[in-house]
Amino acid sequence: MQDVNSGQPLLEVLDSSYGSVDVEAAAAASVYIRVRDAREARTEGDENASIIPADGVLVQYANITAEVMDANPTWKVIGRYGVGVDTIDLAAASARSIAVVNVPDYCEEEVATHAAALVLDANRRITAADALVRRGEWADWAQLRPIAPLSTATLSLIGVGRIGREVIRLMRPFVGRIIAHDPYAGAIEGVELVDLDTALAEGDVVSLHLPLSAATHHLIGADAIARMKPTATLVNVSRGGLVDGAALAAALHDGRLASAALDVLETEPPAADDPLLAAPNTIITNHLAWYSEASEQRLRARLAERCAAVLRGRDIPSLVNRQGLADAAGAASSEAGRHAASVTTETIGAEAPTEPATAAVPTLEHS
Ligand SMILES: NC(=O)c1ccc[n+]([C@@H]2O[C@H](COP(=O)([O-])OP(=O)(O)OC[C@H]3O[C@@H](n4cnc5c(N)ncnc54)[C@H](O)[C@@H]3O)[C@@H](O)[C@H]2O)c1
Ligand SMILES: O=C(O)[C@H](O)COP(=O)(O)O
Repeated sequence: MQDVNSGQPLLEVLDSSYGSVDVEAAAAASVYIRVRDAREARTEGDENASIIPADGVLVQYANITAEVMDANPTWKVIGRYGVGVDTIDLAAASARSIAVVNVPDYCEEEVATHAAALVLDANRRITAADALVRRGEWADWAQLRPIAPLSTATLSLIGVGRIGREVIRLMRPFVGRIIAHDPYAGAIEGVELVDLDTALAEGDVVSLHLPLSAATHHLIGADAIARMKPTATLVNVSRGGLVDGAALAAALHDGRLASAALDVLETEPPAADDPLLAAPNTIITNHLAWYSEASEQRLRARLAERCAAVLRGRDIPSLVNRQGLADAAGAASSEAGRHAASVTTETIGAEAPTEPATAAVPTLEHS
């Protein structure tokens, strides 16, 4: 069986949407990739690959829990097609010495442009005006009021990492003032860093650009919404779980919040009775912000390349659970002397690293 893939790492894709064109990425990374659902080998000459246990998995939306990991004891790497790793149990992966890899550097421009487009749409009422026209209500401007000039508005960002900073760059010419809340961010020119209360209370537009985690789940709930201006717009292109959708819908219905522009929802796709679908002054797009043909290509290529590198024992910048793996390796070596920590740092392809590859990473043996 080992001859079938000539000792090359074998990664399998759980979500089928990316499988069909991963052949190129696989070839470039010298790795075999198969789509599990189809039980189909995707690389020429790899007809029997579906019977070989995979060295790792590539996932988009699938939840990778401890149970899923235990059912796949050959996995050494979990690759997430995207930035957010909220669908993966990182602690469970580290405890099992499974590396978790994401692609934090594939769609900053696309997501920031999408956020900016939502801000402009909500302000200029583009989607709402389009609906009026199609309903034959051409002259019914009253339904679109009030519209304030953006140049007098305060844009408030919660989270200013890669995407938040790109939003700042794009939106600076449009707005009067930019404030931001991010407990881990350093100074940003022209941006006032503020506490969460101020970010909520002073934003005419409050835009979310932080990860979903246990700590940030429902960060924007009834309490937070009550602290926002009733004239404000909430923009969320990050993760649906950051916002309590029922509380948001209620505030929009009651006029306690003016509008919302959302690319992400708590449940995707939404149920037919999701209250946000019927909420007034609400724009919803279908988790599209990340997408362009170019970003999709970057995503596929970089994930395959990085997972293959990890399986070959190399360090990469986007190793999400670096510290967890080092801790697990340290604990194991002090107990049984089985795992020695070592560091091998290699630049992956021609990309500039987006994070410093600093801490020691355990060597990941490929069997
Ligand atoms: N809609 C989409 O298609 C799409 C695409 C890409 C990314 N995303 C989402 O956007 C999020 C942000 O992406 P990014 O690339 O900017 O990530 P990033 O890691 O570069 O930045 C996240 C920022 O959030 C900050 N942060 C963490 N906890 C915080 C808290 N409690 N309050 C305020 N700030 C906090 C961090 O310090 C960091 O600066 C991702 O986690 C992902 O979920 C969505
Ligand atoms: O699969 C996705 O959700 C898109 O690629 C965006 O994911 P991300 O928000 O984690 O990048």
